[in-house]
Amino acid sequence: MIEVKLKSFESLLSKAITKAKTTEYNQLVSMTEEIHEVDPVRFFASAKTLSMDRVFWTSTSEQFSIVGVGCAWNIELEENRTETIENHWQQLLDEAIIDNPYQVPGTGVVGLGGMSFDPSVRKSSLWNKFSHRSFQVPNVLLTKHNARNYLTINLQVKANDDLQELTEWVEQSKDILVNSSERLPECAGIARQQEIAPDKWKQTVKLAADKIKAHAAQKIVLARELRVTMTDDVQVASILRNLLEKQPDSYVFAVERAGDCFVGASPERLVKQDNNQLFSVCLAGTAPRGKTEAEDREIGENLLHDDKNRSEHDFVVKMIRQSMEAYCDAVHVPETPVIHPFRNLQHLYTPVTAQLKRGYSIFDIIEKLHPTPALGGVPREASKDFIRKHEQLDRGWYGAPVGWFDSNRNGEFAVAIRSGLVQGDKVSLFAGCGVVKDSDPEAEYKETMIKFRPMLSALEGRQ
Ligand SMILES: C=C(O[C@@H]1C=C(C(=O)O)C=C[C@H]1O)C(=O)O
Ligand SMILES: [Mg+2]
Repeated sequence: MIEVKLKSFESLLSKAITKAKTTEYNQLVSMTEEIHEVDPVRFFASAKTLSMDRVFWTSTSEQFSIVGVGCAWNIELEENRTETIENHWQQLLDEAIIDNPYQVPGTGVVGLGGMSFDPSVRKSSLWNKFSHRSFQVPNVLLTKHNARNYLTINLQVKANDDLQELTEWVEQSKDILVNSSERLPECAGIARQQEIAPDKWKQTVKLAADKIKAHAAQKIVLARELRVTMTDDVQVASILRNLLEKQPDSYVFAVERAGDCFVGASPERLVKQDNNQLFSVCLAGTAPRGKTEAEDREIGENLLHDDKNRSEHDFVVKMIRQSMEAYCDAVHVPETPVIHPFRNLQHLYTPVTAQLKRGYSIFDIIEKLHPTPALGGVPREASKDFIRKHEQLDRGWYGAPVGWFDSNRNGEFAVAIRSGLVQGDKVSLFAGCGVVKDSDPEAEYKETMIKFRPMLSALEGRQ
């Protein structure tokens, strides 16, 4: 990595053009500056006029946001190996010209994106704009960290690029994105909702429970789809605003590909990396919220001692512990879960901390963890086979890792649940639940109904 102290972006660009001419390779140039306060959702909304793919990430509990526009570098792989992403990434960083005096997480050269739940499944038309693994280094990146705002410009420079054209583009885009005072677009209303094959889904839950009783597997997570038609095209910015308001303690994300947008508010951290320190979460086992404080507490207490939910949870804990122990030291997992209440439901929750061993990366961890038994099942292959054969759904990116990584061993991935795919005025919402031996199809059906709530209430725009 060439750390450049040159002040002006222009001289950085001219250096990159010269380098591209001599090497005959395109050159990534990245420059970061601290800027005035900018609202991430407004930034995202303003980017619509630039007609480039947008990406949004906020960890609401940490008030940390990254919003990206455009694609200076694309890491797109159809094959099933995360390790190849790491190779691309390292090569990119080795060649890049980077001027980032701040070294704040999520600034500079940052990859944002996600992947399919099961890249070995052929995509249906629903997900045809989303590659099996796709990360973008955005052209313009807003990062909010500890209440400070940073703007990064990333450009892929070619040998025949014109310096003046590049600098003009940068100035114009910056102006549109960081100085906009436009109001956020209004949210359309819900016109229709259609549950996809609910009865068939309940039969599949029964089939899974029977297989589990016959010892063909121990846990299988099954998901289904709710198709929503809106009164007008969805404005993703207003969905994001609603999710940020209504879903504290979640990861609010959006990844846009050629006009389609995968958006959600996931409560489930897959892994966060802070240099060698890793944080993960086991989240499985679900109950509704109570109407009064006393009822809420009683429901939570019952959840904590419910054998069926505890078994759903324990499969996840055991697998995450084993996976972490393979690549980490000092793996710490509490003995018992706690209740974690969210806006629409409560979950059993066990936090995990660990120290990444030398020679391993966040990509190794993702590869090892995904899918955890919170979204796949136990054993992994048997449950994935069952899902492939029987689930009436193309999961696409639902249930898979979504997140970001930077050039300084920082990154974070959530499990993309409580999410939906926006296509014009249509939104496909996804929700699933962990089937174990004593699962009751009707109760699991109700559980998925509550898991649709976060996205549904964001689409409704009201509580
Ligand atoms: C599969 C989903 O959620 C997962 C399943 C849970 C369960 O069955 O109890 C709980 C949390 C998540 O790990 C979803 O929200 O779609
Ligand atoms: Mg459950």
